[in-house]
Amino acid sequence: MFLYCGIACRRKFFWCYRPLSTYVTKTRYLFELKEDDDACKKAQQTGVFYLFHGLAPLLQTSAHQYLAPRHSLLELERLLGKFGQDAQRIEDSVLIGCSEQQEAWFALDLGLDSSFSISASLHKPEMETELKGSFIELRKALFQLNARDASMLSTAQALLRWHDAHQFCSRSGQPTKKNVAGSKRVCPSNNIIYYPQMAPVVITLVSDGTRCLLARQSSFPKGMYSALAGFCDIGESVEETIRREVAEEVGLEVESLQYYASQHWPFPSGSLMIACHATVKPGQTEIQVNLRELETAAWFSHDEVATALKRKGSYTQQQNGTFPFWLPPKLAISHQLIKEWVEKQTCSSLPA
Ligand SMILES: NC(=O)C1=CN([C@@H]2O[C@H](COP(=O)(O)OP(=O)(O)OC[C@H]3O[C@@H](n4cnc5c(N)ncnc54)[C@H](O)[C@@H]3O)[C@@H](O)[C@H]2O)C=CC1
Ligand SMILES: [Mg+2]
Repeated sequence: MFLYCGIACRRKFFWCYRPLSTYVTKTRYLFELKEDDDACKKAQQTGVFYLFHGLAPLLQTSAHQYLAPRHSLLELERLLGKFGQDAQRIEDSVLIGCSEQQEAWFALDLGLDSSFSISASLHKPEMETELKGSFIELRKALFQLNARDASMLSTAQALLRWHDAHQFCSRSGQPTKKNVAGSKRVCPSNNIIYYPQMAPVVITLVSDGTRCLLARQSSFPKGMYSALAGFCDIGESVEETIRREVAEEVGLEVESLQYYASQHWPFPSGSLMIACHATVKPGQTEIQVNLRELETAAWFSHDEVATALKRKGSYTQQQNGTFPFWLPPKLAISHQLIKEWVEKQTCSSLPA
């Protein structure tokens, strides 16, 4: 593709242009689709659609995994026609990405109330039969999806949920209007622009040098422990949230912290998980669990955590009445954070 970047570099007496990489071309294309309604409408003609119903994605089962089927605009129009729905409903769809070949990906919820249709939710079982799949709650399906589908469906669900919850301007009370891509909504009466939001959440793995601290909320599946998590309060930096959450939940003071990685997380309604390692002073490790937030918290050795990382989620009660200790699945950033800690500990204990 003969696309050249706008920033030219001057060498001796002539201008030379650097061809744009596939990645840059793709991001520029997505940017254009968000800014230009006509370009985005055109992209729908050759794009594909992922379908949802009441925020549950349409999935098909294949060898213990879920797959997210894709539909063309033509197939979608045919489906809506068959169920007596207005094809204008497609205007509710949101842009969620594109391939390297610039095939645009959209998501559409057929079950949420729409200005173009009010009875779509009545057809759910018939639609499932027609589409040869089921609309399955994302919470149940997330860990049986491949990483690409999991990430895309999480983004799609968060965006669809945001649009559903921002149908009206909070100042004028008038209906807001989304742009074609769904990257914003505007109130026609006062031109206030609303952009999709997500909540920043810190997730911290606290260590005392040899052990790490893991906790459970009563809502977690039996036996599962995770790192400490908490929403950022308004006005806080990430560092301040980590110090406050660790103090609030387990009564310890953080000595040092180090950023690890981040992840978009679709629950409860679209969060940016910011994962960090933190340490406490070796002598100051007595946990005081805040029982309003946590069921329990404890220090775990390297070997206990390394064994638990290999264990798949299990709800089977053991003979002594307890449940096996296990950790969140690979897809969750908490798993990756804990795994990195185990690997670092293993390296530091190897003889030099
Ligand atoms: N991806 C991952 O690996 C993990 C993700 N998480 C996510 O982190 C999130 C936060 O962890 P928690 O310990 O529950 O947080 P938390 O310790 O801040 O407690 C939750 C409470 O914070 C308050 N809160 C403040 N701002 C909020 C907002 N924007 N949305 C909802 N509640 C808000 C509510 O009162 C809520 O009950 C969880 O919802 C969970 O989905 C948690 C562990 C692992
Ligand atoms: Mg918490």
